[in-house]
Amino acid sequence: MEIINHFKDFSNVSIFLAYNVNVDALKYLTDLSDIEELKENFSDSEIKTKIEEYPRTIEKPIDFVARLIHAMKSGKPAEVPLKNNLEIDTFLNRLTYNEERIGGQVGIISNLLSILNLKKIIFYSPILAKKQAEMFENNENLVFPNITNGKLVLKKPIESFKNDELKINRIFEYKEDIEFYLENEKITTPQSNRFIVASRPENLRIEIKDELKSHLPEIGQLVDCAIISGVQAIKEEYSDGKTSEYYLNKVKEDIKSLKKENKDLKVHFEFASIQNTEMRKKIAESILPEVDCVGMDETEIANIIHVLGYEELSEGILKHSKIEDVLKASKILLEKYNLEGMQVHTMYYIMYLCKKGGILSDESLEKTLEFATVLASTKAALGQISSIEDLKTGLKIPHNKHGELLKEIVENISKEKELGGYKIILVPSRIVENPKSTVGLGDTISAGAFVGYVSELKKLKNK
Ligand SMILES: Nc1ncnc2c1ncn2[C@@H]1O[C@H](COP(=O)(O)OP(=O)(O)O)[C@@H](O)[C@H]1O
Ligand SMILES: O=P(O)(O)OC[C@H]1O[C@](O)(CO)[C@@H](O)[C@@H]1O
Ligand SMILES: [Mg+2]
Repeated sequence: MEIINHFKDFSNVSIFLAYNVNVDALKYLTDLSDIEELKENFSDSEIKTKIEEYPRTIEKPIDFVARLIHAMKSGKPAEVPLKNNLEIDTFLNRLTYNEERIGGQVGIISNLLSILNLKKIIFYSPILAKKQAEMFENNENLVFPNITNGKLVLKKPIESFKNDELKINRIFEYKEDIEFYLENEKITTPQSNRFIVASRPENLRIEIKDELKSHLPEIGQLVDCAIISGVQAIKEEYSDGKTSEYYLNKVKEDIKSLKKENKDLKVHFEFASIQNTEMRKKIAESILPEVDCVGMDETEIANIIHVLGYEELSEGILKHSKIEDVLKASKILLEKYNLEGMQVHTMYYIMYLCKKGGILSDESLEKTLEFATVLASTKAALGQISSIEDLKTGLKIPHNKHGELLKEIVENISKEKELGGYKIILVPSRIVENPKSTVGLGDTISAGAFVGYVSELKKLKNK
């Protein structure tokens, strides 16, 4: 029970979140018939060839089926951008979806933190359609920045929406142990996970609109921390000639502006799946040096390390999931970008790597990760967290059976010379065997761990 009470520390924390909110349309794939329905219009050999081609955008139904099956075979999380056209739009629209939820790191984290009673959550999205606005918690602590007569006015989302385009992502949630054949190859999904078809509307630009931009230092003074996410939607080029450099520069400027009048403001960057390898590299190289903490899943850390030239290490992580390799990769990023903390979440653990000398104790850091695992197991079991009471469900789920071994491994690695200057904190995950859904569990973990981190720093400062 004690760990649940960590949420009380959050009531002293205010946060700014930007840039991505959308609606997630979820389709649950639970058995063979669900898979058959999706692949019925294609021959197995056609699907196999397409899997080998490995399309990095979804332009045709076959691209979708191939990438979905590829993802299901590995059981790993994946997100692939959609390139709209009549054929693929018709195909995806014809499918039936089981439920709609708020999505995007900003959407998911805003609602979670509102329930966890943060002092103030100021969230920003360049688009806010009515339907999205209505999906936010209607609480006093959750507000959107509006500009009225040149002044910053914080209003509830339902008082802030505009006539914006609605962004809908399709999420395919598959269960563990679904068995099917592709020609004579038997595929069994190794675990439940999600495959995301991410919409990329041409008019959605990842930026803070000009009239608000000049108020960012003011917003920075109102908060203790910020989470930046959604930059995975930046395209290399737009029809009006603007480029990824233009938008990445804007994001950098925004982070600097937030920190301008509040040097203590901590910024966390939540990574996501980025198919375009050039873009992945550009995003890592332009954003990571600007932030304090980073959160990512195991596949994402492998993929970043790959574009930074560590192919072998990357392939090792993807194939064997060895914690030693994840630590090596974390250390590379921590050093290269001078980060205060790297947080990696995998199916089996959540781990921080920080430089030694930080003011937080191991116990304090461990508490923040422990709380994050309870948030994740609660959301996995229930699909969403609607009240503090719900956390009791997550707390009942034990640490996974590899937990003790993982802790031992980390204890031993910590003693090695190369990691002498670092603090490694690992908490085993509480795996829900038959999760209601998995999308947004990482966002939930990162938000819980980062806000926990900031609340612990704040407690020490106020002592
Ligand atoms: N069944 C489950 N029970 C508990 N935790 C889970 C389960 N499945 C996944 N998780 C946690 O959620 C994380 C998913 O993170 P990530 O891939 O970043 O998801 P997203 O980007 O959708 O939020 C995993 O690394 C793991 O820690
Ligand atoms: O890349 P996008 O379109 O911002 O979408 C991010 C996706 O990741 C999630 O935020 C989960 O991490 C989904 O809710 C959402 O569909
Ligand atoms: Mg994630």
